[in-house]
Amino acid sequence: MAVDLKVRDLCWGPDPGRRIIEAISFDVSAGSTTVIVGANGAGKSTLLRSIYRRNRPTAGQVCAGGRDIWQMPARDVSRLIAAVLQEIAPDFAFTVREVVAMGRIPHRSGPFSHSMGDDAIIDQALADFELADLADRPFSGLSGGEKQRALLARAIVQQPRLIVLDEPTNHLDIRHQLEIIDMLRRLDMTVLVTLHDLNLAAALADQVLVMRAGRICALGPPLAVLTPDTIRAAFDVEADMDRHPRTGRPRFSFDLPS
Ligand SMILES: Nc1ncnc2c1ncn2[C@@H]1O[C@H](COP(=O)(O)OP(=O)(O)OP(=O)(O)O)[C@@H](O)[C@H]1O
Repeated sequence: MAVDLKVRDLCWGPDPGRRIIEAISFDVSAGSTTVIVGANGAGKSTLLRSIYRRNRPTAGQVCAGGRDIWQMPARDVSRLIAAVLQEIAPDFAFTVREVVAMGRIPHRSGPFSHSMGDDAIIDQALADFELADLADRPFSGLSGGEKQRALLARAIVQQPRLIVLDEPTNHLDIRHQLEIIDMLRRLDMTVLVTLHDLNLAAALADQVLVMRAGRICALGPPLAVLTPDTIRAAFDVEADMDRHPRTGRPRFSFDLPS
């Protein structure tokens, strides 16, 4: 079951004199999707690192399902939150199946407690991400997009209640990008994801959070937030929005400022 996320006055910096993100507060309701957008270096990955429990905040709180994740045992957090990260991948000396199976570790009671249920969940994820034919290949030999799909499958078999994804589409071809967006839309989880593609962001988000220089510069429903003024402020580009003639979906195009 999905959980809500509350982030309050979150700050993080590498040393006391330097803050990379500052005074970040927002809510994500259970089962909804928030897409974080912003220019390179705006602080998106840094924000996510405090949410999936990598960077301890220098101030503020992150609560998932009403519990402060920095006060919980790490194992409990790994049952609650899964992360799919940009920093691909240690060149694991494992097969694709073994990498995906690692997602089940937080659910095991001991090193030998692998169950038939685990196998069924892993097989399903391999099929969903079109990895069944690659299952016995070494992970290190996969293409960038295949690795990305394997890491997504690993997060899904973790059966988290909140999934945090940092640019999950950045190695994927167009079809696989659309499939991932479609899959994220259907998940019975709370989703927090960074994307660079504002068209994908608008298609996926219940809520868009725009970051600029380590702070939130806009937050709300996609079409309320992704205005030419906000896009100019966040990305220093001119934006136009129209509707796709067939689907009716919003469609953005961009130019450098004249
Ligand atoms: N541990 C660290 N020590 C020093 N600086 C850091 C550290 N982590 C991040 N930064 C800096 O903080 C800024 C924000 O980085 P971050 O990776 O969060 O940006 P981002 O919005 O995710 O960017 P991108 O779109 O390029 O992935 C960058 O200038 C980065 O160099």
